Amino acid sequence: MMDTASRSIGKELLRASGLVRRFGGLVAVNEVSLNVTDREIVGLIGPNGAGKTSLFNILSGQLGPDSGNVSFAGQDITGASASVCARAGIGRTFQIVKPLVSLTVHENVTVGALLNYPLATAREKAAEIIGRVGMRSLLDRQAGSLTLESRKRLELARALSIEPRMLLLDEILAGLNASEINESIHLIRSFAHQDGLAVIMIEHNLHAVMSLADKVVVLDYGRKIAEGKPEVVVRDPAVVAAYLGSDD
Ligand SMILES: Nc1ncnc2c1ncn2[C@@H]1O[C@H](COP(=O)(O)OP(=O)(O)OP(=O)(O)O)[C@@H](O)[C@H]1O
Repeated sequence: MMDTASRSIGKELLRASGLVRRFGGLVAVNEVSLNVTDREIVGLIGPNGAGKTSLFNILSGQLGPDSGNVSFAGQDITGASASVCARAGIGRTFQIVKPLVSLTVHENVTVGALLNYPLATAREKAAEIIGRVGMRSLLDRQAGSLTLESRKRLELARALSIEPRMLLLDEILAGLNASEINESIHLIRSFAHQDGLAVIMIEHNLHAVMSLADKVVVLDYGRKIAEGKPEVVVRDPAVVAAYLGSDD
């Protein structure tokens, strides 16, 4: 596997500029700009309430921005719906894992694959993806009966099921043990390095961020306070101060 230094980062995929989102008097996302290329892994970090999930919600169409714009693969998707963003190639996981509990693992992933394929092909594609995330033995299990770790993998499989060009991963390592985290790190790396996807990951596990990310973006009170190589960003006095002033 190629290391980060020798890997050439690809073409620009996401260009978000000057994004603002207010909730009443609170500015949850404040003039945030972010560019991501294909094959790039971006770590999005910051204390609780910094605006990370709100930014994801804007990028994946769950939330419209009050101002600013988002272009993805050359298409203006500012304020577009979640289904338009999915069709454009933005797949995401949610922090609160919500599979369709009465459906099987296979059915849950097939639902996403139906975005691009008729049923028979969607079922085949879904089975492939389930194998990729290591859940082949759980194909016919009801989603409601899965452990937290398996639910998280299913969430990842659902995000992959739309065949995204960019994956937004919201704290997919939380609650996993050390070996599960290592497996997930390998998997995330393979999405970018083998499949050429762009990945933005919100992650509190700094070890994982440091080992995976090409670039780290730090939010604090809605603003981007730092951006750059992981080893430089974690030493940035503004970043250290933001974390010292928080519970994280
Ligand atoms: N729908 C909403 N209505 C009102 N306030 C909201 C809403 N969504 C988020 N907020 C507020 O916006 C701010 C940013 O929240 P957000 O969830 O984006 O932060 P975060 O960085 O993802 O936090 P965490 O790490 O705790 O998940 C917080 O103060 C939050 O309370």
